[in-house]
Amino acid sequence: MRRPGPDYPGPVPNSEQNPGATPAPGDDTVDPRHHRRPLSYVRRTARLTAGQQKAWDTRRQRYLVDVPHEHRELSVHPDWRFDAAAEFGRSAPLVLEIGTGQGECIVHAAATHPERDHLAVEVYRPGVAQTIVRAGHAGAEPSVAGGNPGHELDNLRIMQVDAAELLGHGLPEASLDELWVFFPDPWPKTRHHKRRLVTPAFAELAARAIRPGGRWRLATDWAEYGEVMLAVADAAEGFRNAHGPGGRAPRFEGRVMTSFERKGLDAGRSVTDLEYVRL
Ligand SMILES: C[S@@+](CC[C@H](N)C(=O)[O-])C[C@H]1O[C@@H](n2cnc3c(N)ncnc32)[C@H](O)[C@@H]1O
Repeated sequence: MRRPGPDYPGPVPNSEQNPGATPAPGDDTVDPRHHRRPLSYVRRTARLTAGQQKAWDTRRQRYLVDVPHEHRELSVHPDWRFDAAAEFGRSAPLVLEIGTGQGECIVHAAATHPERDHLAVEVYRPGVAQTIVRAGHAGAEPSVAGGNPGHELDNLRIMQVDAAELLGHGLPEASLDELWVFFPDPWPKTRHHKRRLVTPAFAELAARAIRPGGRWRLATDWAEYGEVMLAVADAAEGFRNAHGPGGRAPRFEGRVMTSFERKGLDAGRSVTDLEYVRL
């Protein structure tokens, strides 16, 4: 299976950050149950680093939500629902980030906002493992506001699933206070645009999952995709652009600089931030 492509010179897929990555066998372009929904990611296997493997072996049970699958590895079984109160042992505002990559943003958010609960959703196992590594460091970092020296982050959970399925039926309706989609794969080739995460159908899933008054935040360093995101979300029923129709948001202060964003900026690209309020 082809990667997003050599015509996208900036932030690269995790597989290219980790040369051990290889595509998993089988057709990974479409969801076999929903034949017309192209997948926004490439299924691939990859070796973990020694540190990631150790975190995976010893600490994944603390963070990883055991999601039952139905028809394929990263699917969410239609009968399963995430119960945040049971999982976190309390009722608190819930923030979900899709495509957390190496976990920089969501781990920082969990460490600095102990009053909220946080869900990281990522399909790529080395990213999930690196997020577990990072969570241990953040929990042990006394200088991080809300840090819990010598402990792990109690307000973070990770799911290795396809986020579209999670939003569509794995989460209860109106259960999210915030949904973050930062630097989704741009799929720059025209023939791959159908694989982009942010589409009108995805906006419907987002509207289902976010509570009235909640926020949907997006960011991209791919200008043309930013225009598409803006058009899609401005047109989506159930959302209001927090900065007026066609408006861009200032940089969200909760969005920390990731390696993906750094590479984009270094390549001369600028970032589009968007913010929507669920009606
Ligand atoms: C370009 S990376 C950006 C990572 C991170 N947000 C950052 O800024 O560093 C996009 C990430 O989204 C993940 N991804 C793509 N489709 C996904 C899906 N349907 N569900 C969950 N994660 C997905 C990819 O595996 C990849 O790690």
